[in-house]
Amino acid sequence: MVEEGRKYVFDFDSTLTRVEALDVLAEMTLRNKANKDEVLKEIQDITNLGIDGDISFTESLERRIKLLNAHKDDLEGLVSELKQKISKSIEENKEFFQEYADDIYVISCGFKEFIDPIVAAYDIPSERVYANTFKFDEDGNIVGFDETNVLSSHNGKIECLKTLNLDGEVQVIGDGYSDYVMREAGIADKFFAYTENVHREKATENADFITPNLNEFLFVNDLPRKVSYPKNRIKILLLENVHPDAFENLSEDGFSVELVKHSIPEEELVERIKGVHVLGIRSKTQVTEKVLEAADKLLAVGAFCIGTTQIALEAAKKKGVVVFNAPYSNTRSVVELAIGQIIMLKRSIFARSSEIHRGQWFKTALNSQEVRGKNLGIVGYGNIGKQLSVLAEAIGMRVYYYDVADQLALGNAIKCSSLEDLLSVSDVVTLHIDDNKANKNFIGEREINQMRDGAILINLARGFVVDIPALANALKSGKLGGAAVDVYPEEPRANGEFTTELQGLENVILTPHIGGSTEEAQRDIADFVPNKIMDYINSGNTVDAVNFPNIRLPKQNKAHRFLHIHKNVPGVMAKINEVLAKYEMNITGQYLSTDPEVGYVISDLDKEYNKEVIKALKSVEHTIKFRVLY
Ligand SMILES: NC(=O)C1=CN([C@@H]2O[C@H](COP(=O)(O)OP(=O)(O)OC[C@H]3O[C@@H](n4cnc5c(N)ncnc54)[C@H](O)[C@@H]3O)[C@@H](O)[C@H]2O)C=CC1
Ligand SMILES: O=C(O)C(=O)COP(=O)(O)O
Repeated sequence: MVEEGRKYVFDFDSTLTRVEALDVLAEMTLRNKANKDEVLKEIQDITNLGIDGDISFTESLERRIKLLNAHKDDLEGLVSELKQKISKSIEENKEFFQEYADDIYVISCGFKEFIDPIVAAYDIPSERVYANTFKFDEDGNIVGFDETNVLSSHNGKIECLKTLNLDGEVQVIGDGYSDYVMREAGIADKFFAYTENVHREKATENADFITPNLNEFLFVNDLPRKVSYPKNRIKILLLENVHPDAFENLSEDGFSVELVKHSIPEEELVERIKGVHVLGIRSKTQVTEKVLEAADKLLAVGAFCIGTTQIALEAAKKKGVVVFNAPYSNTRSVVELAIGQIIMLKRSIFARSSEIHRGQWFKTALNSQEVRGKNLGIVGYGNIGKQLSVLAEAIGMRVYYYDVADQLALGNAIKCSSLEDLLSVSDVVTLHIDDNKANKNFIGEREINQMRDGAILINLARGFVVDIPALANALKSGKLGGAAVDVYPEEPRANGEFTTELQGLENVILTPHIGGSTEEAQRDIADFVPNKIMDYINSGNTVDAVNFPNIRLPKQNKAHRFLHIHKNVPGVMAKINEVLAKYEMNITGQYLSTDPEVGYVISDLDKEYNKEVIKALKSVEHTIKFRVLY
């Protein structure tokens, strides 16, 4: 509960607004000056020195005002600029300022001339704004400030707050050390370092709380706020060196994101997953049942790749953990690599290149053929297989394909009714089947023997799909004329040493699982997957989830949204609606999607509600997860 008589003292510059007002004023007054950038830099440096307490505040103010060269008439423009620069979460929570107007004070070393009109819109009257005032000459030029005002002197905020003699607990919210000093002097009870706009070490290291936005401050104090759960409390752990854009996208939306360069083994992940709301991985990290068991807060897993069998999908679903992937972003990269490898292998380019690296010139047409007119056998005619089909035809190959699913042929590709048919007709066999564990040793000795003599095998799918010793034997014996392998049954967790039986064999291209590792693909994934995650966390959408009933929700419009995930057994919906009816909730929209195991129901409600309803919904039998968005 909110403590009776608590007072909130806000700083203005870089707290209520995103900027330092005098810097904005300088931008305006120096607009047409040749040395503008130099002067601006000087002003900003002086501002920071003052805020961090490295020079006296009076000195900082005097020096800046001199450099500003401002006029009374500039103030109107400054106020309109500042109105556009209110901190995002302050703007979002106007209602808090209105509701608690009597308990809110502004103590700033800025100037009342521009603070008063800005904070008036937040119901803070001029008499509760404590700030400096300008001195003008008879022509209206700003020539100084009222030196008798305590706020123009070093640590003036201490004196100012002391004089106010406020009752009850006093909380100070500000970005600077000069705000902290009120707490240090014992006049304020708590100092919240406000880091939404600027992170000042000297303020944060002394703070009782660091608050990245007003939502967090309101949450900590259990005050009315725009969001039910501040996003900075949502922890996202991104493993396996996902593209930095993912970090940017998610951090920008307000989440707390941690980036780890490598994959983490199960035992360690079991520890690291605690408290994590969203886990981001690539193909390496195993999200096992044991990991999910330890995941006390997990809402979603983002696979920043195509494959998802590294995740215990069913177990995740049963825990209400939604899994997303990026099914298309890296497909073109794999296709281009496959085309390149086919050409390189058919021309024995790697052998010729290695000779020259060793200092040998060996010009020959031996084992060097065009790809035009050759038969390409594509196994797995999905997103990658189909694109490869089109590109391979464009360079003159005859395409054959085999797929367990009924796939329509693109272009002139010819469908094979069995794997054997495909293997017996192909000069090059390329594997693009999915990462289903049932595909283990899909190509072994028997299948290799069904291939043409001297044929080439390419594996860009999954390492376990090919029996490596059988492939190595076939390459050594000359049964196969070459191979390109990008994926291995055992791959290291991080860059470093690696051995495989295929090392040192003639006409074999070995790459470290980089089929999808292009800048374009990784950047696209870093956009695609975070968008899915944000859409789920922020709105409840599960469109394109790989393990969960898909639901596309309308935009939440001034409604409270209840998200309820439950075991799909008869009667749960009736119980949920019974609870909603009991608490007289007015449902403006309700959406349900189910699969045989889980049901996902979203209810939009149009008014304030008794918080007890949350407890009641959470205790509906068979509830897996419950979340409120408002
Ligand atoms: N090397 C790398 O960096 C990358 C590897 N991949 C891997 O490439 C593979 C293919 O990816 P997509 O084309 O996006 O998958 P997809 O799911 O669109 O297509 C796979 C196709 O294989 C078929 N299939 C599955 N098992 C089969 C079998 N035993 N015999 C014949 N057909 C079978 C499926 O019916 C489906 O049509 C996946 O294993 C994926 O993990 C994907 C991206 C990058
Ligand atoms: O997309 C896939 O399935 C891949 O194999 C690529 O995985 P990666 O992101 O390179 O670990």
